[in-house]
Amino acid sequence: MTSSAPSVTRQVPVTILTGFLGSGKTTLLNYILTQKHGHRIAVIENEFGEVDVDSDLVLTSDEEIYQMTNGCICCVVDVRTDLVRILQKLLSQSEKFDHILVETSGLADPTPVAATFFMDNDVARQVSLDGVVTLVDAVHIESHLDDPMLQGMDNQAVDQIVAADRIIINKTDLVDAATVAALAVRIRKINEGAQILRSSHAKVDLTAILGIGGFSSSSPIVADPHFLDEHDHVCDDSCGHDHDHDDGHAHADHGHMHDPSVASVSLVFDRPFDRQRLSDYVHGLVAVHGDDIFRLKGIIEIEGDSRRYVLQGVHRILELKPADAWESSTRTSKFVFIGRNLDRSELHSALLECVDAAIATV
Ligand SMILES: Nc1nc2c(ncn2[C@@H]2O[C@H](COP(=O)(O)OP(=O)(O)OP(=O)(O)O)[C@@H](O)[C@H]2O)c(=O)[nH]1
Repeated sequence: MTSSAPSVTRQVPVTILTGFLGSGKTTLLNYILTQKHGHRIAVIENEFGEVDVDSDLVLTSDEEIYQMTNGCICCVVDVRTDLVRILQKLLSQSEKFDHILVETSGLADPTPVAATFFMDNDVARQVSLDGVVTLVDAVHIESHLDDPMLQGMDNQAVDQIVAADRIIINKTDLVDAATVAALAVRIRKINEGAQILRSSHAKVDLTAILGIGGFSSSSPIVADPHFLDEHDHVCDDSCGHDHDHDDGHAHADHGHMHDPSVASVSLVFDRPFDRQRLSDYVHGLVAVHGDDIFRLKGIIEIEGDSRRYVLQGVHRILELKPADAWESSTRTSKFVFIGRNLDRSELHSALLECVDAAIATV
């Protein structure tokens, strides 16, 4: 009698990289992509706003990078279906890589993202969840953990810490040692099991976050009874469903309710900006509205400069600086604002004035 041995499928480890808006996920991703760690990594990125800025901020590399911008990964079903589709595509050419890294949007709850890997039997057989790595912004995390506006709604900053196998307290260069120590104590109370690392500019020991095999039955994410539940979310312009704002977004059975007051505004311009005027405007804006503007990102064409300018804002910390030269002749400036009380038309008109100034000075 002949017996054939069952074929053994190599399972590809997946790392979910999460963390609140602006905590340093893309910075860590870029660090990973430029280090010699022996892994060949395929990257899947998800962004909250409907205009893709993140892929412009990821350093070019040989790695496979897939972008999903059509909604929040943790909650819009279409996005999770999209993730499954991307995974299926990736796994059909799995000889090209040996690790998958999924960067979630800064408002995502990583638990339903992890659940997505089990939505499709074929995918579930071929991947294993290596771990959930959560970045924490040492300057701003406390204000999000203690956000008084949430009043009983889900706090994503807490969810992200709860779900983690590794927590990286990032931006330690911006706070003193006592603040980091106190933060570590607070985080330990939220998540008793995760290893806590510290970093400046997300420079961490990569062996501590990749290939950790953190996903087991004792993993915090599996312990969540709502692991496979449908998930509710914060709506923005990119959502593909009807918005009934009277219901408070409480349409998930298990009572998840995200903060409906947080939204995103994405704006695109096809004319160059006056650098000084733009800089003055955005600095003035965050000086006044920095509590409400959680995140501001932009890729911008500046009049008379062949380089792309990158705008990075996290509350009141703001940076506008030149990057590499534009690759294509079609230059488009893109801005994404994420936060509360954002007035699209006001932001649009104010930015247009910075454009018009440039045109006027030509
Ligand atoms: N000073 C300092 N700045 C940092 C550090 N890490 C990241 N930054 C800056 O913080 C800003 C946000 O960093 P990102 O890596 O884009 O954050 P993110 O989590 O990917 O942001 P979202 O995708 O919008 O949620 C950028 O301007 C970074 O350069 C750090 O350790 N120290």
